[in-house]
Amino acid sequence: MAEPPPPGPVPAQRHASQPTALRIEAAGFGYRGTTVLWDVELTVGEGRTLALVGPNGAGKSTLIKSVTGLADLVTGSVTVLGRALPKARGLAAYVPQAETLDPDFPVSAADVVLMGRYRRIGWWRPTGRADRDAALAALDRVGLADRASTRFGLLSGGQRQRVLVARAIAAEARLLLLDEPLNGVDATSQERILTALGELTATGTAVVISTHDLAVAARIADQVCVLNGRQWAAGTPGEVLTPEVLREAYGNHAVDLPDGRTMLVET
Ligand SMILES: Nc1ncnc2c1ncn2[C@@H]1O[C@H](COP(=O)(O)OP(=O)(O)OP(=O)(O)O)[C@@H](O)[C@H]1O
Repeated sequence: MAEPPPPGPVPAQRHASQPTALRIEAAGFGYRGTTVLWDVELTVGEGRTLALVGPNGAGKSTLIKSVTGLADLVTGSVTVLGRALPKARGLAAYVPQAETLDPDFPVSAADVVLMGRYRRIGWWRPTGRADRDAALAALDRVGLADRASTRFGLLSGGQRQRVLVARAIAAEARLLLLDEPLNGVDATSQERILTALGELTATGTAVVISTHDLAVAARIADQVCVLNGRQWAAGTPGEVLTPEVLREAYGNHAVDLPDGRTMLVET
């Protein structure tokens, strides 16, 4: 196992005032016993939104995947809705980064959303009226109720991403994990997804979203966590999205503009 990088410049913030949906303590995450992300310390209350930001390879996906069991918790602890990993796997709904669902597979948008119900009802049981209603309501949330019977593969990329968000909504989990759900989606789809997330948090669902878009993080998150191999900073957008923190965490990817702002450059 590699040595951990030195401690970060900004201490983690704890948000313990709300009931806790996700608690990560002294955690290191990785694959097959090798840690790629160190020193994570976060608490997400119910109805709160945490944005994970950081350059390519920072560990954003790894953190999210570890909550679902697709990556490993190597050290420390992760608790979802009061239950610790690995038992907590499956308590959160997950929207993966690059969808592996074959667009040529002959399923409708509603069929894809119904998959979100399987964990509730058991995949071997037939879906019932309540499940179909929940799937349609979730599609409505993302503005695609009228496309329920459209073949998934015939939808645009942004619409497909909205269907996948609807699938996670239909799971009715109290914690939603979204791995860069806005990557490459059109402006309409982006707004629909962000509006749907706002509606969910208003009803107490906690949201963890990774994004490269700092403006989105500033807009929707109560708490932003900057990652780059370890947790560099966590706090309110105002505390964390500062030129100083971004320059520290992003290194050469951060460029200071003459007007005082910091621009991020992906290489
Ligand atoms: N399946 C895997 N096995 C081993 N290492 C992996 C695996 N997936 C990712 N990694 C490594 O873990 C580190 C963190 O990657 P991760 O995908 O979590 O970053 P990220 O912040 O989500 O990046 P991006 O913004 O490019 O998606 C990288 O060094 C990456 O190479």
